[in-house]
Amino acid sequence: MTDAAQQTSPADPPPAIAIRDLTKRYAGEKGEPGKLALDGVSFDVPQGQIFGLLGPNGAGKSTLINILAGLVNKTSGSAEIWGFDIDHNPRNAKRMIGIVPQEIVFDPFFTPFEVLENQGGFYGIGKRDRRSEELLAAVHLADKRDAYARTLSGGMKRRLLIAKAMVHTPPILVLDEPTAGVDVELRRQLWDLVGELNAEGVTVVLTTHYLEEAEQLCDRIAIINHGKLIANKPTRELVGMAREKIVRVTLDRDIADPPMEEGFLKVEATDPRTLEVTYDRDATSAGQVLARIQARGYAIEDVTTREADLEDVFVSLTSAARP
Ligand SMILES: Nc1ncnc2c1ncn2[C@@H]1O[C@H](COP(=O)(O)OP(=O)(O)OP(=O)(O)O)[C@@H](O)[C@H]1O
Repeated sequence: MTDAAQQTSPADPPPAIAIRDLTKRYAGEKGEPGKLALDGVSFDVPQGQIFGLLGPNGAGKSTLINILAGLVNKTSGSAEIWGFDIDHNPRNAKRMIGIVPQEIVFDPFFTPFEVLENQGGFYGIGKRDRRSEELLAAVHLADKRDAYARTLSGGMKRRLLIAKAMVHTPPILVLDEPTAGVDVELRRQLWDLVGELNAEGVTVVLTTHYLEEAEQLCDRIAIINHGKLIANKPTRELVGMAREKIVRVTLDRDIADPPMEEGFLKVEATDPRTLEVTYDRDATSAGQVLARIQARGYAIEDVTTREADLEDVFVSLTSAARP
């Protein structure tokens, strides 16, 4: 697609992550062709942003994250993390990224402090240079420093995973489905934490199924579907792509025949007296829609309108791209 690698000007800092033509085919069973999980995906993650990678189940999001993490070998293409190529400079590439996995995995007998100290050791960070206390405070777990990890609530465990991913002070934090199966209150807490880290300069990439989450948190959103990139735009622009608006009108009497008028994209009678008119907001307005219905002799008793949101964009993009 044309806007896969967005326009950059010479003044822009280099991207935090640059992905080019990334392809992954998982080996199939004997005689099977295998699964093409990523199909020539290219995009940049700009520095300092919260970048959302959105897509339905099985779209290829985890595959992409796992390639960046060095856990899955790509079939072809390239990826640079903070300027380090994952093939030519894998050690440095890995140090530039902290990954929060989808699954919560801890040794239940370690305390949060020990979890972070062990991770520091894993990265070869000397005891005096470790940031365990600071990180516990940053994820609001200072008072749980010495609790057993198994006694932490689900939300605390997720926050501890974020701290663990930040032990080596990477400039990029990647969260794979950070709020899957998390209640609303906890989701808000995690969003706040992600926002705080970003405000301190960390570039954040998150994968999510939740459109609301992407819309609220992300500066930019890329959508993948069936292994292909189908959109990559600033969130506001992406939402603006949903040009359809819906007006629902309740009329004074039963509708004989739903009227199709100029500027209407779709007309549906949801019950004998209620019409839902979908229109292109660039071509007409709610007022004009109502005027056209009134011109047919109906009186309007009630009106509601609905703006298209990211959900609508997502549905229209993914259905258009279906093979
Ligand atoms: N190890 C594997 N071997 C074979 N096929 C795989 C393997 N891992 C993933 N796949 C397939 O590749 C496709 C992409 O999977 P992936 O896990 O990347 O999707 P996803 O977008 O992360 O989905 P989810 O949101 O469910 O995690 C799916 O069809 C999946 O079944």
